[in-house]
Amino acid sequence: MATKNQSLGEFIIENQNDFQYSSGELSRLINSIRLAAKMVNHEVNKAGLVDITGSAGEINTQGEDQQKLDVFANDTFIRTLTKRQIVCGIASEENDDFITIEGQRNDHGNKYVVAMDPLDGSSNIDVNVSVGTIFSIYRRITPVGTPVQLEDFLQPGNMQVAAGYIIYGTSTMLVYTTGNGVNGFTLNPSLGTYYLSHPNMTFPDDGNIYSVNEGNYSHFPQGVKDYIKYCQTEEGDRPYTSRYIGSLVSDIHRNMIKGGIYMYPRSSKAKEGKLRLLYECNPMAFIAEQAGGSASDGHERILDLKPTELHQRVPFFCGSKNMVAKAEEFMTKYPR
Ligand SMILES: O=P(O)(O)OC[C@H]1O[C@](O)(COP(=O)(O)O)[C@@H](O)[C@@H]1O
Ligand SMILES: [Mg+2]
Ligand SMILES: [Mg+2]
Repeated sequence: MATKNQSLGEFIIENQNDFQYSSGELSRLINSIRLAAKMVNHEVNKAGLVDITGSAGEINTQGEDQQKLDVFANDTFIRTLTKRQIVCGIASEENDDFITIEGQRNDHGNKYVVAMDPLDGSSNIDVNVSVGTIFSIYRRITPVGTPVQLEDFLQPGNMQVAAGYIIYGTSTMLVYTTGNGVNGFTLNPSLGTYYLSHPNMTFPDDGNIYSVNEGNYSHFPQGVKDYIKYCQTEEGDRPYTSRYIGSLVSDIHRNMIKGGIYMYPRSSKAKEGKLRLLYECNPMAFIAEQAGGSASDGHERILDLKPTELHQRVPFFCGSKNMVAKAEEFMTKYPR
């Protein structure tokens, strides 16, 4: 039973049966994420000071200008995950190819692969708006003791054993699921400890917030245009309120607490949308569903999609289940 204000460490021990594999493995995984998040939080809080602001001068595989904090967060999470001797491979937004955990005996027993977005909402780093980190964890499917393979990462989202995000906002929170509900822990910066502040987080079935970059409106499919018009129409509990931070983690976190829908549809500019299936959509979809919400690409359940590439993009509709169903209703009126 989740008790408010218990520490993350106590919670993991008390709820060890929630994890389908050994609790020791889960705590080592979560502990490495917890540690890296504290180090990134420390740097995020300095954003605005010269040494941590701006471009790192590199372009990542997605053609994005890597920010210094993207690189710092990427290096920090890779280092802590590697040290714990539990992960055999890492896929990151900031690395072209997946990373095979080297240097340990080839027959190491590491059984997990992690896909991650080390710094989500990069465009908001220098303007003091909340950003995040997103992680998705799978059990490898290739034999333990052999080098990790691409297929270990291209598992459908419904095979995730754990997923979550860290939000670096007015406070720093770690929110995660192992398939038994969603719990949120707030970092007490002076003690350096996370405490259970949001037990059993749930998405209200309905809400009155819609989150989409309306600047792309003219490029959206007709179904999306119709749904946005529906949200803006004066009728019943509408019009809804438009809220868009431009950090996926922050927009979904707010909508999970207040009720709402986040959309990053495909458009004539971005044929498959912008968000990446492995380390943005799958983990946020797992969280959303575990909190009673839902997530689709406008037609199909995100968690049932079979990934084909590490950095593939998919259209994303996520949030209060009745709002996602309504958006899908408009989408399915038109051919895909
Ligand atoms: O500026 P746009 O096109 O609305 O995109 C905003 C979206 O892109 C992202 O910043 C993509 O994530 P990264 O910052 O990790 O690349 C999301 O967090 C956000 O929801
Ligand atoms: Mg992102
Ligand atoms: Mg990112």
